[in-house]
Amino acid sequence: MAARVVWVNGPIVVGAGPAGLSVAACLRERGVPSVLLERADCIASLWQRRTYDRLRLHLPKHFCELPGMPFPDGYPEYPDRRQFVDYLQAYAARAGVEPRFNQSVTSARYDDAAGLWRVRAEDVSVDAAGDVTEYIGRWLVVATGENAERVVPEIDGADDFEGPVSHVAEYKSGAAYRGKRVLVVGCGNSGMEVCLDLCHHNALPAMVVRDSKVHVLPREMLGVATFSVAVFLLRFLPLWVVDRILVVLAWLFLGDLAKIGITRPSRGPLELKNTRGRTPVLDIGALARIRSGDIEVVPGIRRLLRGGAELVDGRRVPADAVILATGYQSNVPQWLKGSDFFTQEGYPRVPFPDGWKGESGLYSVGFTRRGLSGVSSDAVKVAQDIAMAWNHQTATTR
Ligand SMILES: Cc1cc2nc3c(=O)[nH]c(=O)nc-3n(C[C@H](O)[C@H](O)[C@H](O)COP(=O)(O)OP(=O)(O)OC[C@H]3O[C@@H](n4cnc5c(N)ncnc54)[C@H](O)[C@@H]3O)c2cc1C
Ligand SMILES: NC(=O)C1=CN([C@@H]2O[C@H](COP(=O)(O)OP(=O)(O)OC[C@H]3O[C@@H](n4cnc5c(N)ncnc54)[C@H](OP(=O)(O)O)[C@@H]3O)[C@@H](O)[C@H]2O)C=CC1
Ligand SMILES: O=C(O)C(=O)Cc1c[nH]c2ccccc12
Repeated sequence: MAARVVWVNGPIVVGAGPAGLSVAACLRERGVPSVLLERADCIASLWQRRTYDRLRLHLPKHFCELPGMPFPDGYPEYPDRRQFVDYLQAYAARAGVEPRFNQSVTSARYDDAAGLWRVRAEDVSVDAAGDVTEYIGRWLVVATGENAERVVPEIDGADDFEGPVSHVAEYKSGAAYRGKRVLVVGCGNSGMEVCLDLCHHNALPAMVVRDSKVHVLPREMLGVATFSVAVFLLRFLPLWVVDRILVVLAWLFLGDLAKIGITRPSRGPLELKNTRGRTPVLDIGALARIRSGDIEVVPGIRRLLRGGAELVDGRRVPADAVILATGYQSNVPQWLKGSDFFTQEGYPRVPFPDGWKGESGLYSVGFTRRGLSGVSSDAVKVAQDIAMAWNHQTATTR
């Protein structure tokens, strides 16, 4: 079927999460129109569709604000998922940003001859499924995020296992697991928080920690956010020193975690976050539940069996359900063609803080491995840069 063609007077932005919304808002503030394409049928689909009921931001709110709009008065220090979504909806409405929903971008390439980006999107709504639109414009902003697709490892014996196997992106609450033995694979923030939520609902979680290592930091120390302490120290000290301090503080506040099966990597927590995107766990209570025995820590899975799993140490554990808290990945390499600006892993090749601008009108927002504050700083830079070019172009073509 021939694609419908739409000329875009301004940038084409792919993804209407916090990154896409903030760049569109910053552009609009500078008088630049844009078209925002979103595969889901709502804004911030990660936050609305792929997160659990009990989720809260885990950094203090002022690190999570989008450009130009503070959180409403009265929001708690760590807003919950609903409050964050309400904020994003108010943000989009205030800026007059109206994404085109159900538009899943399947390819984008730069047409050298025309000097333009050609972005193809498939309509994934039930009524129009399959309709293809080609958006053509001078600038392309990639805002599909670091968490676009679930990582789903293949586990031997998965077909033999009789219970449900799901990814944490489908998890809403532990209510569905009351009294059940649940194997949670992965010990990042998702794995830890899901185990804690399962405890709250009287389920029986076991957390699979394979041989990898993870940093666990307290979310707060004596009422002060650990993240705020780190940001403050970074004003005076090099990162590796701050990392050392964090590890010592974590040891003082959380004790020796090796005893409960969790070992620290040799590289520091901020270094690993910035270079590898491995977010340290900010503990909100899972450790205490591990210590009390409510959450069991088990080593890697060798294979799944009918009613449970065989672990790498040969032990067998019974399980009624498996939840994969095995993380997420970028999907940019699947659809951005003919550009080597992004690596095979779907991150800008140029490291922070310079990864926001590519060649030929290509931009990225939200791939800094620095959470929502990285999103905001990218969005402002990208909007400023495009606005300059856009104003220049409109002035010369007038
Ligand atoms: C559970 C969880 C909790 C988090 N908590 C925090 C926190 O407390 N603080 C913090 O700073 N960061 C946090 N983060 C980091 C997170 O990356 C940011 O909060 C934020 O969502 C990033 O915004 P984004 O717009 O870059 O990506 P996303 O929010 O993922 O938005 C990207 C959008 O692009 C769309 N999309 C993807 N591919 C396509 C395509 N091919 N075509 C069209 N649309 C597409 C998606 O549907 C999605 O709506 C958290 C992440 C997770 C997973
Ligand atoms: N409250 C909040 O704000 C929350 C924030 N988040 C954020 O969301 C993002 C994603 O977090 P999360 O979903 O935890 O993902 P992560 O990528 O942080 O963690 C994935 C975990 O799964 C493990 N894993 C991956 N593959 C396998 C496998 N085949 N077998 C066993 N273990 C495996 C990883 O181990 P290995 O290291 O060996 O690969 C790691 O422990 C992070 O930025 C996080 O901070 C998440 C939840 C709550
Ligand atoms: O929750 C996330 O995924 C984030 O990216 C937030 C974040 C940005 N920088 C950090 C450093 C330590 C812990 C969390 C974060």
